[in-house]
Amino acid sequence: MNTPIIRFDNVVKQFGEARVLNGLNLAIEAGEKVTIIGPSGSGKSTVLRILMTLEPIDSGVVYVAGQPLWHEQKAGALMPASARHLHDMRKHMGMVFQQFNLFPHMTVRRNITEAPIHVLGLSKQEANERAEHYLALVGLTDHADKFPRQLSGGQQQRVAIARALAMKPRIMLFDEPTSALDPELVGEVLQVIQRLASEDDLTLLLVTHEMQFAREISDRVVFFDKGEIVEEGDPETLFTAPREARTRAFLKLT
Ligand SMILES: Nc1ncnc2c1ncn2[C@@H]1O[C@H](COP(=O)(O)OP(=O)(O)OP(=O)(O)O)[C@@H](O)[C@H]1O
Repeated sequence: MNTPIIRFDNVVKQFGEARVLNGLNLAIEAGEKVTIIGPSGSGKSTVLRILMTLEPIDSGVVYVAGQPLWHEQKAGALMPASARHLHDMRKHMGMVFQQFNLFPHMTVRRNITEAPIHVLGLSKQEANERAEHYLALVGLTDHADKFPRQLSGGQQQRVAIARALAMKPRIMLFDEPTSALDPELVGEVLQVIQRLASEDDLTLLLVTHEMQFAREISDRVVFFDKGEIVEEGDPETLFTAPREARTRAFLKLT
């Protein structure tokens, strides 16, 4: 087996007394498309936020692209990571949130070019070309000069996807990307994610309540409950013939 691109090794995360991740072990291969499903509050978003370095861990080790994320190797020991290390590691990943989180005072184009210019050091022209490319990919070429408030929720979320892709991450993290959208706008966002799922090299980790979609695009589905993996498997098996009673109850199969 190849070295996984993401690995959670016995990771514990607490918020005060609440243990949100209870010794999580999870490995994801490069190029794999994995969906996390589970009840509200089970720790799904926390997994993504830890990867994006938005939440620190309490114990265990997270590896991304073969390197510890929240630690650095120093003299053979794992020490807490420096801000510099976290900054460098973040470049492996792009994240799309439930609430699009676009910069409201910037045009669509600037939303997309800001990080490539300031984080990757691209020239304005290079960043603009990259923005054109990803705006075309999400079907919003004609909206580059608009501000987020002039777009629908679905269009804003597609800009957020283009913005994340413009950093050319190896891993895309989606945290319930359609939950905040009116039902008629869900399809256009799922269509874009589906297109990304057909890219062999891109690793995709998605938290969603869209079960049919998860079934269509995932190589593997992971069912989470109370900070632990209850069951995981290929989508066909997990959605039609899960082993565990808790999974069946969640999917209303019993
Ligand atoms: N910053 C925080 N401070 C305190 N508690 C938090 C914080 N973030 C999350 N939690 C708690 O941790 C638990 C797991 O949250 P998380 O958002 O990971 O769950 P989830 O499975 O993604 O749920 P949902 O489907 O509702 O988004 C919840 O009980 C939540 O209230």
